[in-house]
Amino acid sequence: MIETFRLTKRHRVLTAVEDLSFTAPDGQVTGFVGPNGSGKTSTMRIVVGLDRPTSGCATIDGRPSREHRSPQRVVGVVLDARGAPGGMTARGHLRWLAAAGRIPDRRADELLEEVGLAPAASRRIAALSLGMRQRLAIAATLLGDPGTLILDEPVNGLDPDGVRWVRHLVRRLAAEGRCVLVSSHLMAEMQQTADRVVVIGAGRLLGQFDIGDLEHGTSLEDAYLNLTAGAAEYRAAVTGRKRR
Ligand SMILES: Nc1ncnc2c1ncn2[C@@H]1O[C@H](COP(=O)(O)OP(=O)(O)OP(=O)(O)O)[C@@H](O)[C@H]1O
Repeated sequence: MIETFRLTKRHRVLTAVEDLSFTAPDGQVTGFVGPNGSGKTSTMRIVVGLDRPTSGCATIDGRPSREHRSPQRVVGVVLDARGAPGGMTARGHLRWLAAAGRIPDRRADELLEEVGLAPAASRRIAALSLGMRQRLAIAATLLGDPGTLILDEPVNGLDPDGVRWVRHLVRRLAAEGRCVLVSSHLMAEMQQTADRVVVIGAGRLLGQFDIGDLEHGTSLEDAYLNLTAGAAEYRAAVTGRKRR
């Protein structure tokens, strides 16, 4: 389970996250949504221990991420699928990560098969498409068989087949009892994927609710746009002339 309590992150004059408390339970997919620049990635970075909060705290299974002894076995994270080293092969990269976590090589090969990358295992990462890199990044998160998954916009750049694959994968991972926190800007997709949603705007919590609690006839997109109406840093005016 992921919990944040009064989490705040300031960068000099800018406050990226402010007084944010939310829960992402085990056995569920929790959608993490908010306008561009609302603090989703900043929050995820703190949860996995890549950044320190200015105040407040974030825990995974009751402890800050840095206090877990074998982090790879506790949490898997995809923050930027383009971050993998382009000169390595897909298999080499996964095996290298496995070795770092004292995980057997065969787990890397199993995961290449599971994410559909076995035919591309010997290709250099630089030569993989964005969708293939997303699959590789997801394979890397699963190496240590962690109980918590944090995926920042995992369907970004994926074709419809890839989007459906991610949806089924995260649903299965949650059904196995894992805590899955997924950010996305695609509300229709999130409505199909998530059990519950945490909505933030300008670093603050705007709402958290179960998808099943949406009023009949209200889409997640409607609820999201209502909640974030005053919190979007950028929202284009609705333009276009009526035809005479
Ligand atoms: N290292 C940093 N230094 C200064 N400001 C930062 C830093 N990291 C993030 N920010 C700022 O914090 C705010 C929140 O950014 P963040 O990337 O967390 O938002 P986000 O919700 O993930 O956005 P998006 O949906 O566009 O990916 C933004 O205004 C961003 O410019």
